[in-house]
Amino acid sequence: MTTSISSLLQALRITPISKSEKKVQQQPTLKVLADQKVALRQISLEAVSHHDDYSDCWVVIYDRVYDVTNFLQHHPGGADVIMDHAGRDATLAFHGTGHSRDAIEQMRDYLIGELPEHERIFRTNNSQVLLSGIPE
Ligand code: HEM
Repeated sequence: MTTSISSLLQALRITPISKSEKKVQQQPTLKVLADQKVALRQISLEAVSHHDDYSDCWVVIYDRVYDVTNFLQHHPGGADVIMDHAGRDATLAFHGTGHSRDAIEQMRDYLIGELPEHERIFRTNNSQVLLSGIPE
């Protein structure tokens, strides 16, 4: 009986949500965002280095590339602190400042890609590093 109900549901393309899928849906948005499975565009450090101006500013934070051009003037820490790292890796400065969970959420809006594997600092999944030390 159970089998025929399952077949019917499958035929109708209504598949019951498995336990593991339920768990993923209940996770906080931030974790889902951080573990996103969407393939990111690969951008080399060389390519990032060309975007080092107030009118065109990219930075690398935890192996991911952010176009922060439109964010510079809205950054609570000011544009200059980011410009010090324009076109370069800003991970150390970003981490040293101790950004909040809110700040990390905002980063999603500026994410444009990630470094190719051989240029990355971390072997660990980016999200684990980014979120480590941030209280739930
Ligand atoms: C996409 C990248 C970034 C985002 C979304 C972001 C966002 C924020 C936000 C929301 C704050 C307010 C405090 C908080 O919520 O933590 C902040 C503060 C700050 N940020 Fe960033 N930030 C970014 C990149 C950077 C970088 C690369 C640096 C390093 C140079 C930096 C340095 C600072 C400083 C120094 C403050 C402290 C301001 C203060 O409390 O006076 N940020 N940032």
